[in-house]
Amino acid sequence: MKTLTIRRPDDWHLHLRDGAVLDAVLPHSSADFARAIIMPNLVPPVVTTADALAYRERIMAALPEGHDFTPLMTLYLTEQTEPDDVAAGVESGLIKALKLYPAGATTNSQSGVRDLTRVQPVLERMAELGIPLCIHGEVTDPAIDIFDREAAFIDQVLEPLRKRLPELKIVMEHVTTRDGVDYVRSAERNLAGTLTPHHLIINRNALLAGGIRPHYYCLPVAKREEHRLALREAATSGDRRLFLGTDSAPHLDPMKECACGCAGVFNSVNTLACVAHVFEDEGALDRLEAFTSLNGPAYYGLPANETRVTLVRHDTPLAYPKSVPTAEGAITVFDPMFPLHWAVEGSPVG
Ligand SMILES: NC(=O)N[C@@H](CC(=O)O)C(=O)O
Ligand SMILES: [Zn+2]
Ligand SMILES: [Zn+2]
Repeated sequence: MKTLTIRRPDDWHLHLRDGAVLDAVLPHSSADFARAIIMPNLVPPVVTTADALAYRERIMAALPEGHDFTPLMTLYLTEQTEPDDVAAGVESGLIKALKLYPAGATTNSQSGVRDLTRVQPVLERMAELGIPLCIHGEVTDPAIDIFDREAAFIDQVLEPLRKRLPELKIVMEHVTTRDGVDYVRSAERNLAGTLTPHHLIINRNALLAGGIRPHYYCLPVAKREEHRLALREAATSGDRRLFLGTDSAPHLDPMKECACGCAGVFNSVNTLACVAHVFEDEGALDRLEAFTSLNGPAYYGLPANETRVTLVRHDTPLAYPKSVPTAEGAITVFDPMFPLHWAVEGSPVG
């Protein structure tokens, strides 16, 4: 049996939601991850430091006994965000990033930013504070094809923003294209990118060929195979600018299996198994730790975790749950469409 011991991973992009869904999904993240950047796109969103403090308390209250997990809180950037509130949140140690959702780009982004010039004072203050801006990098212009929205965002928004404010630290979240990873890797400083397990595994055929499969629908939408291959090469390269952000984004099944299904893939149940599989396929298991446990903290200016986990490759495929029950209904788990052999030592599936 093959094993691999690495520093305990962190998740640099996670949706935990609230209430019954939070209760059901949090244990899957806190079992395997030491820390996670918690996305603020609740309804209503987490916009002030006081909102983030209250949300952090709800997360800690939902944490299973014995799990050691630190939520790294973020604020949802709006055109009303007060620079002083951001500074207070950052200086208290609570707020680790702000999140930019272009209004209308994705799930619960209605309160997002329409005009970036309106948030310039906040961005300048963030640059002074050294706190990252996490970005959902897609333009919302209906004239731009949905498969081109990430690449268009780089040209139309990200590059001009970085020129205007080179001191601002940016994370381009859930990069899904060759253009995206090339762009991140061309930056000398103040730019990094997260990659999801699912975008390393599926291309757009998974959601559209042979029937429409809503559980593979997320934003940014999965792209052509050439992009998936570029993401895998980049993730497994060890490049310090790239790290794991699962973008695990649970929605109750009826919200996905309907005429206008929500965007989001729920993967926290099998993230490490999927990612270990990808790295093994690419002959890059020696670079897994950089991706899951080292590059992220280094970029965020945090220490890497001191504790370790051992990943075990079992000879027979493991039975990961197909869905997770919540008090409000079931949530389907990401199916990578291949058998999973890896598990964290000591986990229930191992
Ligand atoms: N990724 C998604 O498809 N959905 C996310 C929002 C996001 O990260 O864009 C969600 O909150 O459901
Ligand atoms: Zn997003
Ligand atoms: Zn997300």
